[in-house]
Amino acid sequence: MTSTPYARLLTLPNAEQAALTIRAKALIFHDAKSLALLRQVERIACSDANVLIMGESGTGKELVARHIHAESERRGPFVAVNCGAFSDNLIEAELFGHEAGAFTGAQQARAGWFEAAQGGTLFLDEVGDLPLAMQVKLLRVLQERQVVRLGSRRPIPVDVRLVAATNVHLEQAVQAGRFRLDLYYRLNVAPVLLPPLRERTGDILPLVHYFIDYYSQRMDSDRPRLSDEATQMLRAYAWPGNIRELENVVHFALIVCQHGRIEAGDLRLPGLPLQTAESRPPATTPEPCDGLAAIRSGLYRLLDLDTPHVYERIEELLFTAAFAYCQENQVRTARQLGISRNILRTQLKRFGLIRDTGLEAAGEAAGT
Ligand SMILES: Nc1ncnc2c1ncn2[C@@H]1O[C@H](COP(=O)(O)OP(=O)(O)OP(=O)(O)O)[C@@H](O)[C@H]1O
Repeated sequence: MTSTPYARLLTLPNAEQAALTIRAKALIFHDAKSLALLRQVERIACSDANVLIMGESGTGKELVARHIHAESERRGPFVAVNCGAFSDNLIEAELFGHEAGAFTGAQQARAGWFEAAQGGTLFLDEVGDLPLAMQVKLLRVLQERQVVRLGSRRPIPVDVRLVAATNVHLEQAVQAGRFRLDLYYRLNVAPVLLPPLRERTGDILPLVHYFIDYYSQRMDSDRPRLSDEATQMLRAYAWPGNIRELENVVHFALIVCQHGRIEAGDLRLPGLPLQTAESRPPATTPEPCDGLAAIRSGLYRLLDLDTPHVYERIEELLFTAAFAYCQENQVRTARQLGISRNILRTQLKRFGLIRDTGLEAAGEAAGT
């Protein structure tokens, strides 16, 4: 949960462009709206104010929170917690820690996330999901700057900057009585509103090219070109799932594209017919393999309904089924899936279907 401070890797000379490293990934902002936002975020980062980041899912709230931490004076860790991931019973112990015996199963004392973020930044994602009783406790911690572990009375001073994020309208939650107004004011000292991708269309192509580079490198394959038609489609699409959706679409296109070129048919966008093994013009005459083609087109139809998690699972299923169907022959599997052997090997390693050792090189030479 902790992270090291992030370094600025690349600052493009043009003030209209910025790419800042965030761990292995960069924060890409090109649209004028995004650049104005970036300047605002960097001013906020220098203060020690609590920040509330608002935006639809997948707009980059966590990346921005990390950037705020990286640009701040704080040298402690960045700790990210998703408030929606814990049951009402657990969340208090997670945030504030507990002593041994504080509740059934608490055999040892444990520090909570506030203590873990000492001297750094605590990122509370989905803060709107906090139960009302916890909201009162969080407010007290923010006012008194100390936590009391469950099962203890001893206050522990904490020096933590809070960055909270929400993809629901907290003001509406306040009006509906689901979120406390006093906490809302405490969190919302410095608001950051991340617009959806459809409102900063100047970011779309830089993000596409960035993810093509990023995943080509990770897949250890050559960077494919993007056809004009694919470019138009990516630019015109509304991206309801924002940058997370764009990232998945590009990643998938890299897996299925052929001849070093991403075509419109490689884009997994709702409403677009995907090229399947049957519809794609073959590079070489394929062996008849109806069973696999059926699996493949069926899975692709399912992919239109994906969440990132389902997408990962389906990809794993696809590669596992194809590899088994082709009796673990990499040449045949790559041909049947219509991808290069480099990409196939990357995926097989990713899903643990082959070992990540030099040994398979011998098998490859033998065409297995
Ligand atoms: N400006 C950006 N540049 C590069 N990648 C980005 C950018 N914004 C978001 N991403 C990528 O998009 C994905 C989603 O980002 P992130 O998790 O920060 O979104 P979020 O708004 O916190 O989503 P959620 O509300 O669902 O938690 C991540 O893989 C992240 O790396």
